Amino acid sequence: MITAQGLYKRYGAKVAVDHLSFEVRPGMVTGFLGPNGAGKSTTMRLMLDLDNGGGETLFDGRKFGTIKHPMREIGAVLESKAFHPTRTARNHLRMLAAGSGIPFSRADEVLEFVGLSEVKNKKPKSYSLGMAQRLGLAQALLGDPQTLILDEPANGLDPHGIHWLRDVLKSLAREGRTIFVSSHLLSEMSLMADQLVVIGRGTMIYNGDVAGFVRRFTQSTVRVQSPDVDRLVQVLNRDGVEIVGPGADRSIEVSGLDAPAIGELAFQNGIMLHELATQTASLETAFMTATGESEEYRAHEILGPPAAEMPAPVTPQAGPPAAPPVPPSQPGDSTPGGAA
Ligand SMILES: Nc1ncnc2c1ncn2[C@@H]1O[C@H](COP(=O)(O)OP(=O)(O)OP(=O)(O)O)[C@@H](O)[C@H]1O
Repeated sequence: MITAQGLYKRYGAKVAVDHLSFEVRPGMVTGFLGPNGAGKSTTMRLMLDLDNGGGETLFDGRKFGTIKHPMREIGAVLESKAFHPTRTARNHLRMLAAGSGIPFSRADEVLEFVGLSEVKNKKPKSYSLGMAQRLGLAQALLGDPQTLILDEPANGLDPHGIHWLRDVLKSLAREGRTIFVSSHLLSEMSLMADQLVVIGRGTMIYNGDVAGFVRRFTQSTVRVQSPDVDRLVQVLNRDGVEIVGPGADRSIEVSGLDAPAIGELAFQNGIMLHELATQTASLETAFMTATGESEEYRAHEILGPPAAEMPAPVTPQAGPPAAPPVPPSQPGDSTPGGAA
């Protein structure tokens, strides 16, 4: 169990992590989400005492600095290419093993586990990003730790690698370990994570289970198909109910009533249904809604009017930029979520 209390970090005037408190429980994968610059990496560094700041993180009740052999209790990958510059992958791991009282044989075991046996005698600087990620995971697993903290471990992995990583993390969680993992791959996160910690501009937006996050930040709809759709629309039409359609296939999308309520109303009015299906929004939709206001770095609109309608080009020095930067939204815009 990881308990983070009041984590805080400021860079000059910029508050990167603003009194974050959360728990990461064993036996499950907890995803750590937030837009670019939200403070995920800084939070992870604070948790591992790699940065000075406020607050405290306890690992099964103990501070990181008091653990005698941290590698044997907490495996972490925060940088994807942080390896010894001249040693081979195998020797890099053996060196780390020696420092933590871990048998040398464990280096070969974890290299085999992450699929790098064939290249273990090469230097990691020749590795691709995906290979480096695998080596990072091997390093984190070297001491067979109870807790894993991984910053963007899927970054650079191909689809097979991502699938493999998901299976690995889920099975490590099933063994009772505590897994805290950040990722921008939301579809992957929805398949892998049980719990979420979602932050924006250093503050907590949501802490709870994945389904709860999607429920809180999206509205589910019910797709209904009926041969008597016009009468169904009349029956369902009431305050608080929104109906979209019927479309070409005579189906409607209903929000404001759940599927059982729609089914009952149809039954009471003798209306036959051909389909009644709850449409749950994706984690991505929920993330966009939850963090939209706290997004720090926004892309500019690059598609302008067709060339014929464009004003005459202006020489670079002659005037102000054609499109002023989009101002960032103000701190405090984010939806206050609180711990669930
Ligand atoms: N060494 C630093 N000096 C100054 N500002 C920093 C430093 N490191 C991070 N920051 C700032 O702190 C904020 C949080 O950064 P952080 O890297 O923790 O975000 P993140 O959520 O991990 O982002 P990303 O998803 O892009 O990796 C950002 O605004 C960033 O610019």
